[in-house]
Amino acid sequence: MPAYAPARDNRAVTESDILSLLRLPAIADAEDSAQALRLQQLLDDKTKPPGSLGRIEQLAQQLGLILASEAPVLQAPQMLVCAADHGLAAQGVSAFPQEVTRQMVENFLAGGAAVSVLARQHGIALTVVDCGVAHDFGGDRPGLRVRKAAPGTADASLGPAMRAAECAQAIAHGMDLVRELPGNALLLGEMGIANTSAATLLTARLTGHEVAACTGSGTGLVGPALAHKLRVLQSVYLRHADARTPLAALAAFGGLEIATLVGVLLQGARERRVLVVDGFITTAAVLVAQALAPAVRGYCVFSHLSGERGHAIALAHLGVRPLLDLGLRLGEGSGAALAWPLLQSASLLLREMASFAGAGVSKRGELAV
Ligand SMILES: Cc1cc2ncn([C@H]3O[C@H](COP(=O)(O)O)[C@@H](O)[C@H]3O)c2cc1C
Ligand SMILES: O=C(O)c1cccnc1
Repeated sequence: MPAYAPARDNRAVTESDILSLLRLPAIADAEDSAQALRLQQLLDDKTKPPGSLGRIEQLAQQLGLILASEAPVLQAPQMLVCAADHGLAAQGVSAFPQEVTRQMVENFLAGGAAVSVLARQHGIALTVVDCGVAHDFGGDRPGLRVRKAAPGTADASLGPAMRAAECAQAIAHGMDLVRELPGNALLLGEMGIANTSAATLLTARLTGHEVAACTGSGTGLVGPALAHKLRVLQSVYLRHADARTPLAALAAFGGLEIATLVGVLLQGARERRVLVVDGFITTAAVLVAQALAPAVRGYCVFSHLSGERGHAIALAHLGVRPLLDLGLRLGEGSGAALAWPLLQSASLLLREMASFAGAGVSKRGELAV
């Protein structure tokens, strides 16, 4: 198998090229104001001063809205680690070689990666998806789904990273994967050497911020190597100046794992699943999905603020605040897994905490003075 997908024509891919090959799902708004008020009243009626559980109360309310329940139960959580290679890796934009993508897929499956350990700890089922790794895994295995639209993207410094058909196929794969999975919560992770570059370019294009403000060290580039990454990204950004719509930008910059995550987000929201977003790269997928279908954002729980530079910009653009700030900059879904117990606590508190009346506890202001 070639290291990268073969050279392709240089014609810019347009949003309508991709949309003509796809049917995007219709997504209902998670934010129903009457239900939000009802959930707020239920939380205020619990045996605690109003608002004293802080952001866990907002999280509980969001889970109630997504799952359309006053007693939400999180069921069969699924971690999806979407993996793919990037042709742009050939331009020296990562501290690690491309074969690490394939090697880490084996590590996920063997149970030795950070996300493997954390998923195991929390009883989260882990599925690795080969969305476009430049390696033939020989078909599905326990824990591995091969859903390859291409064996890696093309080098975005030379032309579009994906053809329209590849981009549409990767999104469709993401939608199909969700249909096959049980449960009502999806945790999103990724693996792909050089994918902070694709995420940086998407973040810059979709938020309107400078490439320099969105570029970080990824797997650990510093000094001249980081300056080189920035120069490469600025030139790729200019080369695809006409790729302005979300799907055109996705096809121009890549990658296949981000496109698959876009499909996962769209279908997950369609099915009213809780979508736990990890770090910078998965948030770049949210930027694309949300630009296509604004209701997606209401289904997303942002697990943590990544140490990667552009993440704060992407989150601010979405108008959201992540749960944790631990200085993580790993990806894989590690931050989503770490935040999972907070979601479990929020749903349990909403379900199981007593009300003032139920527990015979006096409400504030009920005592005569
Ligand atoms: C051993 C190893 C494990 C990883 N797990 C996640 N990533 C993370 O780093 C990569 C992105 O950084 P960049 O754009 O600099 O290549 C992605 O694969 C991401 O998931 C890893 C990277 C490495 C090296
Ligand atoms: O936040 C992330 O997702 C991230 C940051 C650095 C490297 N890989 C992933």
